[in-house]
Amino acid sequence: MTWATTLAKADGGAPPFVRAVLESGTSPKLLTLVMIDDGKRVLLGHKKRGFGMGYYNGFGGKVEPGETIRQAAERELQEEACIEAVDLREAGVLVFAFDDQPVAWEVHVFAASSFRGEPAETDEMRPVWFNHEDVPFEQMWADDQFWYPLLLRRAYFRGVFAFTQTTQLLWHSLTERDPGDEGCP
Ligand SMILES: CNc1ncnc2c1ncn2[C@@H]1O[C@H](COP(=O)(O)OP(=O)(O)OP(=O)(O)O)[C@@H](O)[C@H]1O
Repeated sequence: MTWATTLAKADGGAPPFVRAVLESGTSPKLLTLVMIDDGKRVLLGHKKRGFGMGYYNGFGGKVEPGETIRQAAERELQEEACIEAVDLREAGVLVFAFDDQPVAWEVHVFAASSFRGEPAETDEMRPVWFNHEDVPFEQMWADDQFWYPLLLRRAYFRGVFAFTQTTQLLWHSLTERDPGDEGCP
């Protein structure tokens, strides 16, 4: 996560707990997030239970042992929205640090413009389409408003976000880059 450490030093520097967690040597918790974006509308799920309950978000969850990050993204999309992405692409990576958690979360964001199946409500999520200009940021995680514009114009992004009291965004740093570019950010 060297890019995350670099980002944590940018823009005036992240709160000390962010650098401490990134430099602790502890592996981050891996999660996925899948956005369906048909070019005009995005499909979001209204989360009915668990972490982020009440928020609209993409579909995703923890990467389970023995599966790749992409497999986890595909599984969670099937489990939470009952659909299969046709053209799943890597859209970006987000690192979340919480002031009360010893490990950072590394969320791999994927996007697809087409899918098989019919989005259906599950125990966890109720799927709803939103026009690009009507994405309900006031009912979403506080980081989303910063990286959605990049997602919607299909720019690959990386970001680090610091939270307190679970949901309150304290600081962030976001960069746009070419996924093929393996150089330093
Ligand atoms: C802090 N700012 C944030 N901004 C945007 N999205 C966020 C987020 N923090 C977590 N997320 C996403 O929320 C889902 C939680 O998933 P969550 O339900 O906990 O995982 P999973 O389904 O594996 O859990 P269960 O096994 O059902 O307990 C998962 O997609 C994850 O990427």
